[in-house]
This record gives sequence, C-alpha cells and structure tokens, in this order.
Amino acid sequence: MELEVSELSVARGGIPVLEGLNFRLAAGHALILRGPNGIGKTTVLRTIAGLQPPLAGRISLDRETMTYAAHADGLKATLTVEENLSFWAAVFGTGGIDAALDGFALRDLRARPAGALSAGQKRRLGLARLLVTGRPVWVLDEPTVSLDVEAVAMFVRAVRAHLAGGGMALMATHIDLGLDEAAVLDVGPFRARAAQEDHFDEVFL
Ligand SMILES: Nc1ncnc2c1ncn2[C@@H]1O[C@H](COP(=O)(O)OP(=O)(O)OP(=O)(O)O)[C@@H](O)[C@H]1O
Repeated sequence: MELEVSELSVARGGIPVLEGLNFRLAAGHALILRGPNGIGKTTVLRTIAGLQPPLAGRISLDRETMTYAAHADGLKATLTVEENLSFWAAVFGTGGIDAALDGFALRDLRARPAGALSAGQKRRLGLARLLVTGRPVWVLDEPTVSLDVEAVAMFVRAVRAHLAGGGMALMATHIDLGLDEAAVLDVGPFRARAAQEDHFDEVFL
C-alpha cells in the first residue's frame, strides 16, 4: 500500500494555487505538509480525499483505504459520543469503539450528546472516529485545532500506534507535534505561477 502523488496541480475557486507537487507515502510513515496560511494545503488534502478533481497530475491511492478528517468534525450533534462512534463503526463495518473511547479519553463523556461538548472535546471525538474507521490512510487537516497539550499528546500517541500497525498519515498542521519520525514537505516552493501573479490583496491596500 502506498500513496503516490505525481506532478499534482490544484486549484481553489478556479484559481491554481499549487503546482508540480510530488511525494510518496509508504505504509508505516507520516508526512506533514507545511506552508503559510492560504498557500493551498487544505486544497491538496481535499484533492487527495477525492472531494475535488486535480487540475493536473496523478494521485495513486485506493480511496477505500482512506479516511479524511477536515475542519468540520462531521459529528451528529444530537447523538451521544457513544452513538456517534457506534454509527461510524457500523458505517465502516468495524468492531468495537472501546479503543476510540480510551484513546481520546471519552469514556466519561460517552453519554453526552456531541452538540453539548466543548470545542476540544468535539475535536477529540472527531479524531476518535479515525480509530473506528479501520482505514489505513489518514488524511488530516489541522487535526490539533482546539486541543490542549494533553489531547495533542493523545493524538500523537494514536498516530504512532497507527503507523506501528502499518498505517499512514498525511496531515497539514502549523504546530510542532514532536512527531520527529514524520517527513515534512514545505509546499511554499510549489506556489502556482497564477497565484504569485494574483495581486488581488494589494489592489485593496
Ligand atoms: N471556498 C473557497 N472558494 C474560493 N477560494 C477559496 C475557498 N477556500 C479557500 N480559498 C482560497 O484558496 C487558497 C488556498 O486555500 P487553502 O485553504 O487550501 O490554504 P491552506 O494552506 O490550507 O491555508 P491555512 O493554513 O490557512 O489553513 C487561499 O488563497 C484561499 O483564500
């Protein structure tokens, strides 16, 4: 199993943002995309997740092996923590939810409707969902937003266990996770020419 991206160009709102991206991710490995706000990291992840087509290039990935966690956690507000996880376990045809409850310290919150969780608790539930998907390829957009130090550590532990089991993780994050084994790709040099020539902001300054 491998994710291979070749000569990938992506656009947002019809404007090319990044072009000529190449990277590979093998089982047991993680790759962190870095770059300033607005450069196009989310757009790359959305494209890899199949939510939008690439402008050019090739993505070699069996999407049935992938799960995508974006800014919106995709939680059902009226269902409890336990019901949300059980729902996803049923959708993905996986087993129990115990590892997800324990991995993100959700056991004491399991009877609480997701809509009544704090922002960080919601994010923990969104990340716990990864564990019940059973999918080997995790594509994660700013996974640690709203998380406190302890919850970031839970996340890093979950990623490490996932990699140790032969999983893969591709993520965009601005914070230093201390995940030293992850490769880092700075997408800055891949800014599309059209984006560089777009002086839209300056026009209004
Ligand atoms: N819905 C949208 N429609 C049109 N343009 C968009 C939309 N969402 C984002 N953009 C623009 O697309 C470009 C790339 O945005 P993207 O979200 O991929 O950047 P990013 O690197 O993930 O940024 P951040 O670090 O702030 O999350 C930005 O210039 C942004 O303003």
